[in-house]
Amino acid sequence: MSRKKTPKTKGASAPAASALPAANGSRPTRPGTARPVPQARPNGPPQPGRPSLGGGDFYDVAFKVMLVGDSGVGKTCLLVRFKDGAFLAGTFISTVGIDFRNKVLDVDGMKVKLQIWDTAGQERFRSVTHAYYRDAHALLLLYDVTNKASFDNIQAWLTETQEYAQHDVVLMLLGNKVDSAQERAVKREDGEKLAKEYGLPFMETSAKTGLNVDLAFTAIAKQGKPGLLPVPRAAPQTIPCICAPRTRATCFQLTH
Ligand SMILES: Nc1nc2c(ncn2[C@@H]2O[C@H](COP(=O)(O)OP(=O)(O)OP(=O)(O)O)[C@@H](O)[C@H]2O)c(=O)[nH]1
Ligand SMILES: [Mg+2]
Repeated sequence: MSRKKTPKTKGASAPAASALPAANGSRPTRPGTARPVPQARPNGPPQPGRPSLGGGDFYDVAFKVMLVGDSGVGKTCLLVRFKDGAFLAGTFISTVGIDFRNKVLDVDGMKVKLQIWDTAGQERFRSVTHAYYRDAHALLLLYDVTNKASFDNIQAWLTETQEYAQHDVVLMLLGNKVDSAQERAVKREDGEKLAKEYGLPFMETSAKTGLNVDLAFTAIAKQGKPGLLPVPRAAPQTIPCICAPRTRATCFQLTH
C-alpha cells in the first residue's frame, strides 16, 4: 500500500498557467485560482504514518486524474460539482492553463486520494496540458451531449492520449450536460458505440443536476486501487489505431 505524502496546496494553478498570455476572443478566461477554495472536510482521526491533505483528510493511495475535452463541455463544472456539490451556473468562464483539486474517497475501506487536474480545452493551451499527461493515472474524456463537434473531437483527444499519456493510463468516456434533453445532439447509443469501439467505460453525466458525477469519479478511484475493477479493454486487434503516422513506431495497439 502506498503511503505517499501529498502536496498541501489545494486549488493552486500550475506555475505554467500563470505565465500564459491573457485571454482574448469573446470568452472571458479565469485563472486556476479564481474559483473559491473550500476547506477540506475532516475524514476520520489522524493516524500515525498516514498522509494527510492538510485539512484532516488522510489517505492510503493517491491517484492523479485528468479531465480533458473541448472547451465548454463542462470539465470545470464537473469537478466543482464533485468537489463542492455545487453547479457553476451563469457566464461561461474558460479555464486558463490547468488547475487541480484534491478529494479523498472511501473505496471499500481504503482512502483513495484523487488529485484531479482540470485542463483548459482551448487549443492555445494545448502545449501546457500536454506536459501533464505523462503523470496522469486516469483520463476522463468529456464531450457535451448538446454539441456534436465535441463528440466528434473525442477521437482527436484519444490521439493526444496515445501520444502523451502513459500506455496503461485508465480511460473513461463521459457525455456531459445530459440534463439538456431538448438540445441533445448526440444520442446515448452513439456514446456507447464509440466507447465500445475503443474499449472504454462510458457514462452520461450532468454537472448541473449531479447525475452520475460521484459515480464516475468513484469508478475511477476503484480502478486506481489495485485489484479492484480492472479496466474493461477490448482485445488489441479489435481497436482501430488512431495514431498519427509519426507515433506509430511506439503505438501499443500494434494494429497497423
Ligand atoms: N446544462 C448544463 N450546463 C453545463 C453543464 N456543465 C457545464 N455546463 C455549462 O457549460 C459551460 C461550460 O462549462 P465549463 O465547466 O466552464 O466548461 P470547460 O469544459 O471547463 O471549458 P474550458 O475551461 O474552456 O475547457 C458553462 O456555462 C456551464 O454552466 C451541465 O451538466 N449541464
Ligand atoms: Mg474549464
